[in-house]
Amino acid sequence: MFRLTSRSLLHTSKSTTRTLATVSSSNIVNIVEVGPRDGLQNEKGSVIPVHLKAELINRLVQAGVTNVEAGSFVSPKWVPQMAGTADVLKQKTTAPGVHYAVLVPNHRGLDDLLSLLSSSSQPSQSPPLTDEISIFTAATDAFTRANLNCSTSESLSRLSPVARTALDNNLRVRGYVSVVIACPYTGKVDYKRVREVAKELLEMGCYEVSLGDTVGQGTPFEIQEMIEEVSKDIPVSKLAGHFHDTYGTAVANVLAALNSGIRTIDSSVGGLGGCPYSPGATGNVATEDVLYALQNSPYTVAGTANGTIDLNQMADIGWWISEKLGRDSVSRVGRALRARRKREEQEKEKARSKL
Ligand SMILES: CC(C)(COP(=O)([O-])OP(=O)([O-])OC[C@H]1O[C@@H](n2cnc3c(N)ncnc32)[C@H](O)[C@@H]1OP(=O)([O-])[O-])[C@@H](O)C(=O)NCCC(=O)NCCSC(=O)C[C@@](C)(O)CC(=O)[O-]
Repeated sequence: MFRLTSRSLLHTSKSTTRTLATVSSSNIVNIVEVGPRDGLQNEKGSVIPVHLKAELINRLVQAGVTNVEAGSFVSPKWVPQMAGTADVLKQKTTAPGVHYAVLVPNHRGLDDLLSLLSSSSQPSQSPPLTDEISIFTAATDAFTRANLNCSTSESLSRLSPVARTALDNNLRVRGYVSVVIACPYTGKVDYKRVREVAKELLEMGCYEVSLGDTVGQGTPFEIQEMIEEVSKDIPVSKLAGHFHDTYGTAVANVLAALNSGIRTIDSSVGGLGGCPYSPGATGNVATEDVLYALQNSPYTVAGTANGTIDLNQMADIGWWISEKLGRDSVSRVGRALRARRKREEQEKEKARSKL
């Protein structure tokens, strides 16, 4: 069950945070920023221009992000917003030490990626455009059919040679299991099935498997129960949490996952996204909201902006991309920071006018 342990998040000062972080690397939290892929793939309307996607990725990396999903090599008939990912990979700046993962659904996607990598003329010392793919399936056949047009076991049989070829070509492979709590087509999910599917992904060579509450329906208690079941067979260090925020529980679910020992969290700047095959699902937990929730806690978020990811920069990026998409940031923290800044500016203006 979900419980805050003696490592309680609430009563720890900032200096304690630093001490704990240096003493134990187990309090380091890794963020996988999925906004440019999971976020943008669900945008309705006209296809987002390549230069904007590349700029989003560059801004995220400047804010300290070291793991970013840059796009996907999927059928453009299925997910039109991800068309042009090859150009995004070429246009973005490729920073050393940053993993720019690409989602692939089948061998065709990987083959396209490999031919891009072999044809792109990079100076010999510079890092490759990407060193990582993500492969994905789900805990229910119904969801896998909607997402990949086959059953879960068929998807695993198709993904196994994809993982093999990727590893042979020096690409890291990350796995996803969708609908780990509830499926939009069949309801409550059997956590044992989540465990079996995650195990198969690890056995085919994934270095980590991300557990997706795709519908965003899970509660912290359910998340903890699900992780308990999955980690009966799988070291928790091989698992990541991926929580959509449909019912407003995503930040609480992140804390529940951390409490269960997970140390990698997927999140999306500005809370971008949803899922094309989960009607009504909102975006992932906003990266800004995770960063805020982990301030003054025993955890330190890894990143390259003074050793972490810069909360204010992320909030600004959340607003920047949301406004480019014609709307407001849905990150609660992004909104609060903007309101505070506005208030401070108004107060300064008032003080100036009194002089
Ligand atoms: C897997 C398929 C292609 C099967 O779809 P299919 O229709 O069964 O495939 P097909 O082999 O019959 O091919 C159909 C057409 O797609 C082409 N095609 C085939 N493969 C590719 C490819 N890789 N790249 C580009 N084109 C491709 C292929 O060439 C053909 O073109 P046509 O002859 O009709 O002109 C399709 O179902 C697909 O693309 N699915 C991807 C769906 C997707 O991207 N979903 C979102 C990502 S998953 C997610 O968001 C969840 C996650 C990860 O975030 C975690 C969570 O929240 O739970």
